[in-house]
Amino acid sequence: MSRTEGGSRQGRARALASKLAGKPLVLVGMMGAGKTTVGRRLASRLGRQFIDSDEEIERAAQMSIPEIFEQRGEAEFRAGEMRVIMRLLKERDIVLATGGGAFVNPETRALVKAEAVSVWLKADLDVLFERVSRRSNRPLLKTADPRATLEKLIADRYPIYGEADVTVMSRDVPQDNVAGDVVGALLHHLKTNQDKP
Ligand SMILES: Nc1ncnc2c1ncn2[C@@H]1O[C@H](COP(=O)(O)OP(=O)(O)O)[C@@H](O)[C@H]1O
Ligand SMILES: O=C(O)C1=C[C@@H](OP(=O)(O)O)[C@@H](O)[C@H](O)C1
Ligand SMILES: [Mg+2]
Repeated sequence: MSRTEGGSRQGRARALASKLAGKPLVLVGMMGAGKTTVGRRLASRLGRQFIDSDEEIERAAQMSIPEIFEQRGEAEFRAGEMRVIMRLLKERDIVLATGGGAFVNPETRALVKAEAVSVWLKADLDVLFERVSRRSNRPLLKTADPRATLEKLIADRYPIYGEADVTVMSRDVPQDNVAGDVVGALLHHLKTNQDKP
């Protein structure tokens, strides 16, 4: 967007930070959508602290996500994930990148909806698969056919992610552009909602 269309990048970030009035900004979406990497850039634009729920869980457990899945199982990971997110949502002025399964949990979703502004970073199967194939740090994809697993997760989860306040496509463009699109989508969303009588 040009300066004349929507102000400078800094101006728009400042406007958004002010409209958010301290509310946490929460990124949801599939593995590989860019929640962690785009989230970090978004936080820096908004002058907010960036927190990744997976990193918080790893730090608390002193184990990596694959180790937690292996040694404690998915159910325990999910319970820890919910506790961590509930705690983090009490913080002000944060950008929180969640793990892909977090928003699928009804209790976590209800809390995010009540306490935060949520963004679904959405990407197509091909894009996601290419990105997640770069690293083998996602235990849910350690299956005989990871692409089919990803496809099934997409089918199950997309209707749920669609409950987020805004949806932004995470295409293979520079991550700063995706961060800029998030700022634009949120400004539009907040303007539309705050202008309602
Ligand atoms: N817009 C983008 N273009 C190209 N690669 C991207 C983009 N966004 C994220 N990636 C890459 O995709 C991979 C997964 O990103 P990550 O932020 O870990 O996703 P998530 O936290 O949603 O699982 C990383 O290698 C990251 O650099
Ligand atoms: O989709 C999921 O259920 C998961 C996504 C991962 O986070 P990212 O979405 O950041 O990859 C991580 O929490 C764990 O491997 C489970
Ligand atoms: Mg992540």
